[in-house]
Amino acid sequence: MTPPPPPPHRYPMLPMQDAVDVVLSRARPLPAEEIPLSSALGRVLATDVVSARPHPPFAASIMDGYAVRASDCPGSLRVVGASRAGAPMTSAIASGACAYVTTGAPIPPGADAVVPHERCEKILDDDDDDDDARAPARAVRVLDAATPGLWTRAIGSDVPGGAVVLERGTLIGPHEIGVAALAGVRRVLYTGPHTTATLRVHGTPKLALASTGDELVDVGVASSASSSPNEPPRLGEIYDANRPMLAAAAVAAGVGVDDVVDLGVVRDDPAALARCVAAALDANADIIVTTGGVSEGDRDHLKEVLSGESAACVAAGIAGVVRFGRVAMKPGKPLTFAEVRRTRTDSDGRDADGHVALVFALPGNPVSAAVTFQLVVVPTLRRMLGWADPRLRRIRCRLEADVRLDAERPEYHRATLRWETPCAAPPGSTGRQISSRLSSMTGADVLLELPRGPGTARGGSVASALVIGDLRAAAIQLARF
Ligand SMILES: Nc1nc2c(c(=O)[nH]1)N[C@H]1C(S)=C(S)[C@@H](COP(=O)(O)OP(=O)(O)OC[C@H]3O[C@@H](n4cnc5c(N)ncnc54)[C@H](O)[C@@H]3O)O[C@H]1N2
Ligand code: MOO
Repeated sequence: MTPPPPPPHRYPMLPMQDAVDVVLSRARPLPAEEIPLSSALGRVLATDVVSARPHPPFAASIMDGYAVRASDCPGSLRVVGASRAGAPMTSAIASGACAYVTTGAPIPPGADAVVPHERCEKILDDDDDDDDARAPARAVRVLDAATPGLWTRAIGSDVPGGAVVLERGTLIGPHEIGVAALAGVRRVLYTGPHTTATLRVHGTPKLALASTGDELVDVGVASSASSSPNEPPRLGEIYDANRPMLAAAAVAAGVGVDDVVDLGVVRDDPAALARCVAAALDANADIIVTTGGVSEGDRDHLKEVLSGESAACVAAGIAGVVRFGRVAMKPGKPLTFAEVRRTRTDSDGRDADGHVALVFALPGNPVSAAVTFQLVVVPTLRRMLGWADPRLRRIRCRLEADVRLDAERPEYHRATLRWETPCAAPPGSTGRQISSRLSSMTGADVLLELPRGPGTARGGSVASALVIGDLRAAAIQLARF
């Protein structure tokens, strides 16, 4: 006789794609703010940046040499002045004359071309000394014919005036900062007073972080049981890896260092957990990330606290709704997503501030916490930061060796990218994939998206993978050729 099927679980297992859709549907880009260029790295433009003026703003020389009238060349010309970068010559060049010019300097009026000094012969008087070959002469013989525009950059040839040089939604890196600076950034398209050298970008989220678990010891801090930070941990105690790891992951994803609110280690107690959520709301956190306490044990209280079902919620003044409580994924099955708010009311009985925080209650196993953070928290942060496409980037790669599939859940297998040709690069898999082995995350460039089993994904077959590492540091260097 086959045993009866287990009763349906309160939280059905959501496919991962649906879980990402749910969290993204609850997150909004944060309101725009104006910041100086110097702090724009990693932020996302809320408005287009329009060049305040053409670049170059004047016809400029591309070479050190002589500004000439093209119709005079070849021929002998009097040098009547000099136009240098930062010290332009404003008087006109007549026929038969030319001006010494340096790279980047404005072309004087009347001139329409530049001849590099290497293509000119100096005409020296008896009393001229010519120690410095680069110094201007009083007269030169231009050896070649010239055409108008030769060795010059026309006004606006790099950037026309009024052109959009950076589009809203652009992630700002060092080169975008350079482009914005060159454009003067004064004419940023927004309705408000113009401010020099500022950019209009989306705000950055505030993220509150807690590790939950009676067994946890804050690294460098005494556990509640131990008397001194210098004492060795007692039996059953575990160093808290998740909080330092996820604080760094949040900063790597674009949260400001000062916008990570450390809620510490919280005990497996509904009242303590509810107070922790209340503290995060009072700190105005947009996102609350916890780890641990979301599975099936008798000390796993987070789901009841986040759904507002625990009596402790009334005392702490919080209410919440759990949007999903399990996801069909390995590792990370108990991943829980909720929205919480304060239940304080004003004198009219309305919600005091209406602030709602998104809560990601990640599983406690460090790998499960790390993988779920990448898969759902990172896209949420990107959406709040204003990314045009907040989802993780997906690539195709070829499996180096057979991988056994999990019979129950699609698996996110941590892997290192390497180039296909023989090279001394690390192997594809980061090794044993159990969710407590955090070393399987170190050096991982991608999460291979392996389907649910049965069976095996064959070595040599193509698999999709989500990028979680910095590919600039990946072992995908081609041999020099
Ligand atoms: N009967 C069932 N038991 C479990 C199930 C299930 O479906 N039925 N799911 C398993 C899965 S999958 C996972 S993942 C874990 C997740 O459990 P929790 O989220 O409740 O996490 P904890 O029990 O609190 O901790 C799990 C593990 O990780 C260690 N841990 C926790 N926090 C940290 C930290 N900050 N730093 C380092 N290590 C940490 C903790 O000591 C445990 O070893 O549940 C399974 N159980
Ligand atoms: O899903 Mo749990 O994260 O297997 O270890």
